[in-house]
Amino acid sequence: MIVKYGGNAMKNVELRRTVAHELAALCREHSLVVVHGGGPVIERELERRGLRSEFVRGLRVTTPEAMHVIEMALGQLNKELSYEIGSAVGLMGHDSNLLVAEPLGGELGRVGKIVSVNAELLRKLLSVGLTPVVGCVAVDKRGAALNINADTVAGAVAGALREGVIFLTDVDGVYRHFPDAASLVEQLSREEAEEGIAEGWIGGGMIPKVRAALDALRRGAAYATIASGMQAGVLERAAAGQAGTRVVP
Ligand SMILES: Nc1ncnc2c1ncn2[C@@H]1O[C@H](COP(=O)(O)OP(=O)(O)O)[C@@H](O)[C@H]1O
Ligand SMILES: CC(=O)N[C@@H](CCC(=O)OP(=O)(O)O)C(=O)O
Repeated sequence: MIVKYGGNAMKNVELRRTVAHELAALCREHSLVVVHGGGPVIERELERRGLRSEFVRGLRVTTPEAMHVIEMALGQLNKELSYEIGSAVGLMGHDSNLLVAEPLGGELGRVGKIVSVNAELLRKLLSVGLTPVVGCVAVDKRGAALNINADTVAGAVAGALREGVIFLTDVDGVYRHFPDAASLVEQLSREEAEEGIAEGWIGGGMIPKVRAALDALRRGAAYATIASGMQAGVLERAAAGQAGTRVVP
């Protein structure tokens, strides 16, 4: 299975270590690929250098200068997470062309659209008992870095491997009346998701997550669940379909 670990859920370092242990335990039973984001870490590193960032349709407008900072920030986080999970290999899009993308163009700058995933590399690592930990930087055909939303990467990896995907975030799943946790939607169909986005009750960072879940399912992923990475124990229940929002085709 693929677990996408979001930057917001990772902010507390103690909690991050607990989740890393849960991921390590899961690796012993399942073949696991971890894809991580790092929005808050990116934000902090850009701010430290006096670089402002704006979002357009949930995506960070990325200048070449910002891209350099993002690559460094995610690279460091990638190695820390790999160490915490253990028996893991930290990778970014440049490694054996793991994530190849092309620029979306326009005002988004160095933001890309994934064109291929090196699924064979992931399978080879899994076959020798290593957990790939994938950061969300892709490479273009000239070898230059492109910034990709981490949910989009997780969806593309799940689709390429035809495995299930769990998006761990800072809410219990999709709420019909955000932020009321009692309004958690247990099953979200494509139709309801499109309706939620159009009506605005699915907003912000939940939009790329829901779209990535639908994209993964369209490409053949076994299932797609959005669940909380803010408490211990949720991962195991989400994997068993007992927690979070399951997105269905
Ligand atoms: N209907 C909704 N249900 C739950 N969260 C929502 C909803 N609409 C918007 N959101 C927002 O989406 C956020 C999760 O996305 P994001 O911040 O990008 O997380 P991550 O860093 O895990 O990718 C929630 O914290 C919440 O602010
Ligand atoms: C293009 C784009 O917006 N890229 C994201 C990549 C990180 C990410 O997606 O991290 P989370 O999962 O923590 O949100 C960004 O620059 O913030």
